[in-house]
Amino acid sequence: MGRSCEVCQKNRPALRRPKTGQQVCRECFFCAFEDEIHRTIVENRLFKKGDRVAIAASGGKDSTVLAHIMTLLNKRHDYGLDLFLLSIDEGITGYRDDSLETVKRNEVQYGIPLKVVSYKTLYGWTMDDIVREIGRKNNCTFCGVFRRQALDRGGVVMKADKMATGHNADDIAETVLLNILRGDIARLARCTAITTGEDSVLPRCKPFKYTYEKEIVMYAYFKKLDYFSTECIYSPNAYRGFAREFIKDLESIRPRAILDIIKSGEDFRIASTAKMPEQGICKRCGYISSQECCKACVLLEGLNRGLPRLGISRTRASNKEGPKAESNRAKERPRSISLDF
Ligand SMILES: Nc1ncnc2c1ncn2[C@@H]1O[C@H](COP(=O)(O)OP(=O)(O)OP(=O)(O)O)[C@@H](O)[C@H]1O
Repeated sequence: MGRSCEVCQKNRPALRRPKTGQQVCRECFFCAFEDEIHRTIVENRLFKKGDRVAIAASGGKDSTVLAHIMTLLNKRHDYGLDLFLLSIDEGITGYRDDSLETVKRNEVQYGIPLKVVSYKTLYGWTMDDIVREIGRKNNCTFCGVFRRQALDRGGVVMKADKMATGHNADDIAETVLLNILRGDIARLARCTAITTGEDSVLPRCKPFKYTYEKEIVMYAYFKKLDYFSTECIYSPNAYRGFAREFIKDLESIRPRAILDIIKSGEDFRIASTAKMPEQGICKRCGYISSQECCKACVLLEGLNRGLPRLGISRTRASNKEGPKAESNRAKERPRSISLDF
């Protein structure tokens, strides 16, 4: 470590910024971190004055730092936003119940109201019930699909105009890679967008699109923020884990790798011949879907009929059509694990 901060040239440096390699003091790190997020918000016009904004809050480091920063910037720059915390209780004993306690403390610490929506109320099932029914394999599919819809439903009930999530640059780079590895062109095309669902009931945005996970952790640590840091007890998502490790290895050799992967994802040109799903409305629940029935309704029907694999396993082609037809259909069908944000 050098003798003085590379920004103010006065204080002793407290850390080396993972994103830039600069040796900086605490205060200069806080300023740079907060200003970068402010610039992302302004340059991408993430919010309008008067917007009611749901901060999707899990109690983890990313969304806790998001709640802190949104509250701070809203006051400092007079954004004029009406902020509230929105938490989904998936019903995972020993995990979500503890992290929700953190969010309840955040409600007091940041002085913004909290709304909790549970899977039990919306779907009649907790994740503990689902895992008892289907085992640990594939449970992340249920959880991801239900959470996505639960956040929308909670946001709509609370009359939100926008939702902000804590997805960071590492998450997005990871998703770009996973979508390439899975050949999922439709999701590759939209996973780098900073705002999604602009024509849906509740657009979502990612103020941390360019923020490194390591810096979020450092910020939370130096600011002594109150967050919950245990991994979900049901989530051994091995494939994503490998992508994560791969990106961390790349980052340790070349920190810009994370931003470059995002840039590559943004600059891909999708062939005009690529088949893209058309967004419509689920005929059962009325929420956004590219199929007649949305994935949440299909999964729920499977659970309620005692056929939990209904939305997960792929249906077989009839013998008459042969394996080629099945192979073509498999290419067109959306994948069961959601990589959407
Ligand atoms: N149960 C939940 N309730 C509300 N929002 C959630 C919930 N789970 C995830 N989110 C939102 O989705 C984002 C990404 O969640 P994910 O579990 O992939 O990541 P994470 O990196 O562990 O985030 P965090 O550190 O905020 O928990 C979170 O930052 C948060 O905004």
